[in-house]
Formats: sequence, structure tokens, C-alpha cells
Amino acid sequence: MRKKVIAGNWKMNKVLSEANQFVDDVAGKVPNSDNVEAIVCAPFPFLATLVEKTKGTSLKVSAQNMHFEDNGAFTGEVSPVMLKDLGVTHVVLGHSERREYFAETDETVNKKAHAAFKHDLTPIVCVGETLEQREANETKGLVESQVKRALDGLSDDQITQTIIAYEPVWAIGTGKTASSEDANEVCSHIRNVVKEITSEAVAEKVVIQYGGSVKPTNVDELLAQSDIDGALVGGASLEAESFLQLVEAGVK
Ligand SMILES: O=C[C@H](O)COP(=O)(O)O
Repeated sequence: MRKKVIAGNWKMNKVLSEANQFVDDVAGKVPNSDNVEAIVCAPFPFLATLVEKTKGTSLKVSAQNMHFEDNGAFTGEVSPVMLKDLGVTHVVLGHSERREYFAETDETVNKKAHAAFKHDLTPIVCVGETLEQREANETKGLVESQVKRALDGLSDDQITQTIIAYEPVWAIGTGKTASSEDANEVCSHIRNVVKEITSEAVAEKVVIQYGGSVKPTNVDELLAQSDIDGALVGGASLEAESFLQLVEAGVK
């Protein structure tokens, strides 16, 4: 059975004292279980402190983005070397907000995925369609293309370790969730795409999350689906109590 991965993406929220308080409230309560992995995806300025505070707990710390180069003249950017040096374990790549507002492309996501593995970071690769694309019946084709381009050139072993997050853009922060059946249908399609580019064994192991207005009231139904192995959660991950409920749902 695949483990469930619950990742809270804080986006551009909280100040340091709030981030610390969250981790103080949550880290010791995250179960040490083979069934679930809990991750907070925090803004860059908090990462060093949060890594220190979560040492010896089951809560992992992720960045929300990074550059693909190790170092250099890239003012304002953060490299995988820096993240690894801090003790960060995961990095979110290709979130739709990065694609929409910061010119992230499938090509840069792919470069970042390679850079993540070069530095032993686990990428959480986001894919998903806009409402316009869904209404034009382009969801599966679009997601298939995003997955293939993001994973291009990775080894089977690396693809096995990659976390893929299916996030329909129209469901992010809107309170609209894809029905669990619709979300599962796309996650199942993603698994088939992974099978096509690797093997059935890899596809059966790869973790595929759903994201988009996941909250404690709908998480059970989503996680009960055959191909949904966790959640990438924005708004409902900001409060300790709500985040812990989501993690608990993953243990069941
Ligand atoms: O990264 C998280 C997703 O964008 C979902 O955000 P949301 O749970 O606020 O809809």
C-alpha cells in the first residue's frame, strides 16, 4: 500500500513567530507512522528555523520553489544547494501560481526536478488544468503533457520517488473541490502516464496527491479513492488543528 503524503503549502502567509507557533503546536503530534508523511511547505525565511525545530519529529520541511542552478548571478533566487544545506527535504515545483505569475514553464520544472535529485531533495511536481481547459475537455491531454515534460530524462528510480500533485487550478483557494471521482479519474490517468513512460512497478509506487480546497470535511472521501495518495493543501494547512486533522485522515 502506498503511504499518504499530506503537505501543507502555506504560500506567502505567516510571519516567523506564527510559523514557530504552528510547529510548536504540530510537530510533536505528527504520528510516526509508515502510513503517512506530513510536510510543511514554508516560505524561504522560515526554513532554517523550522528545520531546527522539527529535528527528532516526524514533520518534514519543504520549500515552495527553487532555482535549478547550484549558484551564480541570479539575484533574488534560492538554490537547491542552499536548501539541502539547511536540511530541507522536499521542494514544490511548478505550482500553478508559479506558472501563472512567475513564468514557470514545463521546461524549468523539468530542470528543477533534475536539480532536486542532484541534491537529494524530493520534488513535489504540480500539474493541473484551468477552468477553460477543463471546459474544453483538455484536462487529460494537458496533464499528460505536463507530467511527461516535468519527468523527462529522470530515471525510473527518481520517478518512483517523485511526488506528483494534481491541482485543478479552478479548485485552488476557491472553495470548489473536484468531486472525488473526477479527481481520482485524473490521478488514475497520471498513474497510467507514469506507467507508459516507466513501468507498472514504478506507476504502482509513485505518490499522487490531489490539491484544491482540501479540508478536514472532504479529505476522507478524497483519500478513500484508489489513486489519490495524499493532499497538497493551502488554506486548510494554515491552522495547526486543521492541519493535524488532515494528517490524521492520512493515517486511517
Ligand atoms: O498548494 C496548495 C494548493 O494550491 C491548494 O490550495 P487551497 O487548499 O487553498 O485550495
